Amino acid sequence: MVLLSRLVLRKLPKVSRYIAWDLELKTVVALSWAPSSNLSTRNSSCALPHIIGGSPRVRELSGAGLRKYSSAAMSMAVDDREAVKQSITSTVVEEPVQKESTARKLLTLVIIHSDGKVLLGLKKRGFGKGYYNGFGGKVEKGETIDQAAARELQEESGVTATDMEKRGILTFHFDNDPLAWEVHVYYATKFLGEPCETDEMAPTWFSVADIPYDVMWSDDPLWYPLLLAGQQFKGDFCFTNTTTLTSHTIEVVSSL
Ligand SMILES: Nc1nc2c([nH]c(=O)n2[C@H]2C[C@H](O)[C@@H](COP(=O)(O)OP(=O)(O)OP(=O)(O)O)O2)c(=O)[nH]1
Repeated sequence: MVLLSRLVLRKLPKVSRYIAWDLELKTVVALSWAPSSNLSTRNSSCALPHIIGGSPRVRELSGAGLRKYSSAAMSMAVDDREAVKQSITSTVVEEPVQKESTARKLLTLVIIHSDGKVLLGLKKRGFGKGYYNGFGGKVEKGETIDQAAARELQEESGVTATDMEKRGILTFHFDNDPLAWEVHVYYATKFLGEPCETDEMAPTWFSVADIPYDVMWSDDPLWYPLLLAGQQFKGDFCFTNTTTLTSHTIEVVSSL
């Protein structure tokens, strides 16, 4: 049963996973009972439930949809479950499940960690001015995300990383921007050149214990420890008024 549910789970799109997940708890529910108004309209808005997250996902269903879901599952005879599993699989293939919006801006962020210290730049202008941050910016037309990360690091800090690897993908939702910002986070320990001040950033080395979180984006303390511990992660963050973090989910992943 558990094995089968995992197989089904892997084949389902995110929205449907809410339903498949409970197969492991030995309850079954048909896809058509999912509260589509709750699950299907997610885009860059943060008033809607988050899909990424490690804790029991079924808890994120709410209201009438959840009540309908629970009572239907409880009253179902064990013998009927096989038929319902079939119905889930075929319904998923045939029904048009609305997908989350894929419209997003792509950005990069590179953090250098060397000899127990982290290189951060004080942003001198534009978005995030006054915050310490890694080095990065928007991916430009015609370049890959990796190329953009290397270019932005060079332009903003004067150094070239030689062992850069992607460690995280963070998605930011701002209440004043219909597009999500997808920031690809890179980690490096080796580099060529010496950090120097540029028009955009003033670089400084901080020991890990002294990372100045009070003058950084408020999501940073949530994922820097994962980054510095060598983990890969995905996060989803909602902001109002540009800088007020209102909700988030974050999870460690085995691949990006
Ligand atoms: N640490 C951290 N970095 C963030 C957050 N949100 C966010 O956009 N960033 C990063 C991603 C980018 O590296 C940078 C924003 O890019 P940018 O506006 O400086 O891009 P850019 O250099 O291409 O822009 P421009 O000055 O040329 O207009 O900030 C956050 O919450 N935490």
